[in-house]
Amino acid sequence: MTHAISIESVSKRFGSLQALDSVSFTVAQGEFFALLGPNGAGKTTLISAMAGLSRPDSGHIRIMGHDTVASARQARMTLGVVPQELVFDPFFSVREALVFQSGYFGIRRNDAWIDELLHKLGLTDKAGTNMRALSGGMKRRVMVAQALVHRPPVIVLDEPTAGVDVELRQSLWAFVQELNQAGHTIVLTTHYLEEAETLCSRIAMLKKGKLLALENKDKLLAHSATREISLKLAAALPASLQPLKVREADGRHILQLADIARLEDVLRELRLAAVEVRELSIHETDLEQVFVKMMHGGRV
Ligand SMILES: Nc1ncnc2c1ncn2[C@@H]1O[C@H](COP(=O)(O)OP(=O)(O)OP(=O)(O)O)[C@@H](O)[C@H]1O
Repeated sequence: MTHAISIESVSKRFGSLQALDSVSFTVAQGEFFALLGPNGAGKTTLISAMAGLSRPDSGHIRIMGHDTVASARQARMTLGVVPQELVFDPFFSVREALVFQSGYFGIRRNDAWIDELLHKLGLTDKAGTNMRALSGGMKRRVMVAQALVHRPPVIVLDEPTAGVDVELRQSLWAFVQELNQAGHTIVLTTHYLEEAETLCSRIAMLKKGKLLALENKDKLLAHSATREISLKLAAALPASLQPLKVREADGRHILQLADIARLEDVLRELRLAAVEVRELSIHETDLEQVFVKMMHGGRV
């Protein structure tokens, strides 16, 4: 099957800055994919190239098999991008903005779909309101509606929840999940790692223009293969357990276990040393920890 997105050795320079350095990966149709990376990693540069707004210096990008340079129009028709910045014409009402955007894609009668989008995004009673009179969160919803006017099979959201309140974040994600279930491919960049962790099945990490990791989410978590336990003890930590200790916090010893099965060994050592356990808790490694470790150059 054709990939929803295929990125092949894409590089892009701005002067002496290598914003993208031979990035390659593919996204399958129907996937919910996350693109993560710190500020300046190259995420927006890559999205602009996918949308045909800028040309890679080398390499190819295909959206549903259409090359973003050689078949720019077809590629653009199959892609909906929700930009990071709020871009709008202040003199248009919400509905006018959506009708105008439909026209840009050559779609004339789009009222039924526009009504549905307004409804799904909670914008029905704002349809006649001028864009400049909307709150930031409402403008953000219009950006999402604008990206969807041409019913693109592939949808890219560039940090759509930045500066958005919790309620809108949740309703936005419910809507995006619905689109994904209906068969749309979703690519999302976010700084909220828990969002990537709950929503996406695969995660790509960019750093300084390079693809640092591309993993199935569960594998990425398993990769880290560490479980931390926090122990509050009635006496000192036995010497035999010192090598497992990574730090101390609030009078608790934090031990790192390669495998949760090692917990039995830890408890046995404590029994042998006659050290009473006052409190014990287990922490699974989350994506954020894995991510931060990777970003600091550590092995995962
Ligand atoms: N038009 C441009 N001219 C010069 N430098 C640019 C241009 N666009 C981006 N850059 C630089 O390229 C690098 C990658 O930027 P990009 O916006 O793609 O990062 P990002 O991962 O999207 O970051 P953020 O999370 O902050 O949005 C940055 O160092 C940025 O300053």
